[in-house]
Amino acid sequence: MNSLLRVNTNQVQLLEKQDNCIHHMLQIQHFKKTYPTGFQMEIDSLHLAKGIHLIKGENGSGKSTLLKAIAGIHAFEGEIMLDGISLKKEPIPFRKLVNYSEAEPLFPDFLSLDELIAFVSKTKGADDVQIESLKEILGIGDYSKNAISTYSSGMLKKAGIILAFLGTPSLIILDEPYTTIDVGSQKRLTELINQQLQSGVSFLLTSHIADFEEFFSYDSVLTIADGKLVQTHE
Ligand SMILES: Nc1ncnc2c1ncn2[C@@H]1O[C@H](COP(=O)(O)OP(=O)(O)OP(=O)(O)O)[C@@H](O)[C@H]1O
Repeated sequence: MNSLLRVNTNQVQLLEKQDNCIHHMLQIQHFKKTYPTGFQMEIDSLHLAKGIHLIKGENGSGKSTLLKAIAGIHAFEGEIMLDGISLKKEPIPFRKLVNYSEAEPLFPDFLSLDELIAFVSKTKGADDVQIESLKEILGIGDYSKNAISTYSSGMLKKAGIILAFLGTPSLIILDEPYTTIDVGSQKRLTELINQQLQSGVSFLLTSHIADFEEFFSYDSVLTIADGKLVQTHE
């Protein structure tokens, strides 16, 4: 008798689970999000492997809505799983795995970036070496001691990006990371993303920069239109 046939049902389920964990970094099932304005986002099923993924779409198509749900900061219907961990069933372990930088970050005006970093570092488990290296890569210098209220739009974006790299996330979501940051910082951010990819971190990115598809060798490129996933290229 073929030994495979003697594997019992529990073992098959376990193997399937392990298989999912290995091949699917992110799993979305029956996702639905409706705003009071009437906009509705719906994705029946989406499975993404470890790696780097680009999400494209026109203004208002629903990219940020989806990213916020995956980051665990937006209520939604359906199921989102990261590395086999369910956002709804295990919200705290899930949130430890995902870091997110929004397109237009908003922080309390009266705090300095250093204070924000210290706060996020405690929850995400980042050390001083990582913090200093991120500040250098993004060219923050010692400006981080100043209150957020004094920050330019580029500095605000850099603040959001730094916070998204703190700790040891499995997935980093960067919504429009290249908009408003200077060219030198863009180059160093690209190097940082590639280096983190090599160490096994996955990325979800959006950008309206014209040639952004050339920036990375994406594992998949998804297109969203009017709240629906209309295309997936691998
Ligand atoms: N908090 C909210 N309340 C109500 N409607 C919202 C909210 N956030 C977004 N929307 C609406 O949902 C739709 C999708 O918005 P979303 O921000 O996800 O689009 P996007 O693809 O990220 O756009 P952009 O490229 O301009 O950033 C838009 O019609 C927007 O007006």
